[in-house]
Amino acid sequence: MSEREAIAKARRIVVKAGSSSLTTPDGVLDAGRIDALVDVLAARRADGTEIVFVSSGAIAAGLGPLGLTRRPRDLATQQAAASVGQGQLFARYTSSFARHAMTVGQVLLTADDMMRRSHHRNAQRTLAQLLALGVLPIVNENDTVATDEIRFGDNDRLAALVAHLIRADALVLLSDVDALYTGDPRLPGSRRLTDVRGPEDLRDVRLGGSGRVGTGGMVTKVEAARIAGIPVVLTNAASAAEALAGDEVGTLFHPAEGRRMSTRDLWLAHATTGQGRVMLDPGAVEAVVRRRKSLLPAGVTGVEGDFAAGDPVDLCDAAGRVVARGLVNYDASEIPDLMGRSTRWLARELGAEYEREVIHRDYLVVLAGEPEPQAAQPREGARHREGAPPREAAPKQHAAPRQRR
Ligand SMILES: Nc1ncnc2c1ncn2[C@@H]1O[C@H](COP(=O)(O)OP(=O)(O)O)[C@@H](O)[C@H]1O
Ligand SMILES: N[C@@H](CCC(=O)OP(=O)(O)O)C(=O)O
Repeated sequence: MSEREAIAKARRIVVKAGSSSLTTPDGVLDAGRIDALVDVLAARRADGTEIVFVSSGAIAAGLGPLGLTRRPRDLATQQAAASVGQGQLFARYTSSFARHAMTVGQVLLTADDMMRRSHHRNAQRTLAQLLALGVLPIVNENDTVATDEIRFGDNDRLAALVAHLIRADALVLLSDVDALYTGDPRLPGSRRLTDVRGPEDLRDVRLGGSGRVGTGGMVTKVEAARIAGIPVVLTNAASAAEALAGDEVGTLFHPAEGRRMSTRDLWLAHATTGQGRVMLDPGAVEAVVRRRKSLLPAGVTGVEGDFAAGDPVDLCDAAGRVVARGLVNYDASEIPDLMGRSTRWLARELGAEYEREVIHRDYLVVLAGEPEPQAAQPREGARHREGAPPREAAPKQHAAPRQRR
């Protein structure tokens, strides 16, 4: 069965639509295009396929009502716009799907929900239950509470992680452009790519930024396809029916062979940015990278940046190369006093609270030697699958990173 056929036959699909496909240039919802897309999703649902719909557009839909002419740059105004727009967006979907006697459920997720095990399971359970009840879940990032440091921003990577969460068979990304091109599609000479089978197909491709209201552009779509590990079609919203039917529209990203990473590792590796750097001695690099151990204060030789406990930070070897990323248990300002100290010494001199690791291994992903895009190999010594117990006993305390302050 070809991968196009696999999409046509998929029993569980994630469909993601970008802001530009759902809103008008005036910053209001485009009712006509929303209804047309809803008709396509309803038709596919009618044949028994379970669909989770990831919809952007909250910020874009909030612009008009707030009298804004362009997407705001500052987070607070983006959040205000999302707060206004999300209500309108969901109200519109509720009435549009009601035309097909379908019930929809709103699921707003933060990046944290993808990463913290208890949140992750909750989200998984909720989505499964909505599907079991015949409800069509409509997912967006919970923009009103997401902070700059820990935020998806675009919904492409969120859609890929949702596909993992529900074990979808296929992912369809709908944008304002009908495919991935070798360069900016508005420029002459740009050619459509019908298939992407591996990184070699992307070597000469110029992945540009987003359009007027979108976020991430092609970079996050290609990244999402890499993360998803299932067939992914990228096309425009007008071609949604053809994409779901397995027709030769848009660009098909073929999944790579090999074991998939856990959702949490994928999130850390692909959806976060290190908020600072922690330098490791060779022993700590060996422990973290090869033996998949937690990072202890004894192996830290330096710190850069102004991060807080709970932030993602990059771990670097003596040459400054980033070898891993993890959620740190200490503020940057606390680390110089702990560096090079044994946990026993720290507990004795500073108190039991300082016995905790700098980064617990459950919140740490190795980046050095990561497989090339689309050519995923099983990771050497991969720790454990999502949901399976870790090989070693969890430490006594602070298995989860301390919360941001
Ligand atoms: N190589 C490329 N192929 C296709 N589109 C590209 C490319 N580089 C940049 N783009 C731009 O990416 C935009 C889509 O990304 P984005 O605005 O984030 O969309 P969405 O809101 O659907 O997520 C298109 O409008 C297109 O102009
Ligand atoms: N969660 C945001 C998504 C932001 C965004 O622009 O995403 P996208 O259009 O998918 O690139 C919103 O609803 O506005």
